[in-house]
Amino acid sequence: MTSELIPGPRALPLLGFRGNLAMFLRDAISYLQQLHERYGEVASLARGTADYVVVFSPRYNQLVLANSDLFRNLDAASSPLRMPEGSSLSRLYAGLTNMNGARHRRHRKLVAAALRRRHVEKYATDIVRLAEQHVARWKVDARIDILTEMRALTMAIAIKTLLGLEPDRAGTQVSRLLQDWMDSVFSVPAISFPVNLPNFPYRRLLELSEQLERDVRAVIARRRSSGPGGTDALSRLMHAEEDEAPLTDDELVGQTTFLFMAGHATTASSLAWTLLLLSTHPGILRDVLDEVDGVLGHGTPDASTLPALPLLERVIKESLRLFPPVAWWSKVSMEDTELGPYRLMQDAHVIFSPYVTHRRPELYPRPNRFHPDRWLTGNRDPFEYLPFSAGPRMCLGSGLAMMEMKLVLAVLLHHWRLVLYPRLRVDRGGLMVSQPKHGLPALVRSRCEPVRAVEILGNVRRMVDLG
Ligand code: HEM
Repeated sequence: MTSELIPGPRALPLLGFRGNLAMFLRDAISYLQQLHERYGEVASLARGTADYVVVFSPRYNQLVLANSDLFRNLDAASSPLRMPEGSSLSRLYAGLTNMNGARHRRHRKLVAAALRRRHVEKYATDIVRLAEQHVARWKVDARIDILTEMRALTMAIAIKTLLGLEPDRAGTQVSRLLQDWMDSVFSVPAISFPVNLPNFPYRRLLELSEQLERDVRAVIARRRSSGPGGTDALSRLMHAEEDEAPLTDDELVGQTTFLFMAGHATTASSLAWTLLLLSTHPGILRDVLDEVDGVLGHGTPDASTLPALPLLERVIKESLRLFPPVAWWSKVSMEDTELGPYRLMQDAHVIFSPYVTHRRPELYPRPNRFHPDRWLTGNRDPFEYLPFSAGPRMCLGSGLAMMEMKLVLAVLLHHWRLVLYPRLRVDRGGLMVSQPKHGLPALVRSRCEPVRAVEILGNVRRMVDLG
């Protein structure tokens, strides 16, 4: 067995590797970039330890991601969040991404069946209807925050396509609860102080979990009573068999909640980053507008329109390269093993970073340049372009997310110009899903408004060349 020492920075005095971990969590992107620049393809968060190891190159990504039996996802047992057995919290948390082994394989087959391309394409009409309703509420010269608007829209789309509810009616209560639950489940206080006493954030999380579970179960019961034939993802999941026993209601609670979480914040963040990139690249925005207006004329898009929008597709791919919403993700080694020349112990956390891999200059020349036309040629190796991860655990919603983003952007750009505030400060934020830290304030202008360059400040300037 090989055993080279994994390179990395010194552990902080007194705090050990936990000090480095805290620095990583404070600004993961900057910390990962520095590790990559200093140490190359693989680094430890703290030299001399292998509790947290980061991989950056396609070949190491492949070693980790292609072997999902050895490098597993965090599950209830390995999660930093305390989950009382038999609690609502533990049932809500039991989504596909938090499962491993045979249980994961069974659930993945069923979720994949519910998200098949031919099913997902049927959502185009609802997505366009909801996007048109959403942008119809805007008024000329209104001030909006693009990130907030995109979150509200992707939430409405998730409520309709995943749960089969109308967002303005039956879906209002459940969407509010889901949002509160998501904010609470990823909050540092709830994770760090799991104290079940009044006024503690953890108690609030447990209570929210009970309310949310009640509501999700009510939605499941309503879907069951309306019989097979529903086209939303929950109905399809409920009736999916694929040579496997169908999911029980307890199992559906976890999968429904996870699909909802997986689908909406990521897509909203990517839409916001894409609109920022277009606003700061007027030449590309003009070409996209020509393409969209030329194809749509006075009409609306649908699934069959999408192949006629190749530049918009390249713009989204390039945006997912520069700003992958999931900038990093981690796996846990199941047993003592080797990673290239390095030795890893059981339970080591192995982090991979689409953000850093996507900026390796030998893969993407002038990596910080927003250059959609780099996607004119050829397909990429899955381990060098991985906004949706890669291998047997790759995201099952990539097709839905790509379709949704194209349709939403086509509708929005066809109706309005969103003009960012001049000299706006944009910093990166978000722990699990990267997003503009303070949102993206903008003015709504008529679609006839000429496209002009805007100047942007903030640390986003280190993430993309803005001239
Ligand atoms: C831009 C939007 C999205 C991005 C960037 C994204 C990214 C990811 C990533 C990085 C993972 C982790 C994979 C791993 O464990 O290695 C994942 C998992 C997953 N995503 Fe997405 N996702 C997006 C949208 C969606 C949507 C719309 C859905 C469906 C509603 C979805 C469903 C899933 C599922 C089911 C998994 C779990 C796969 C498994 O563990 O087997 N995602 N996604």
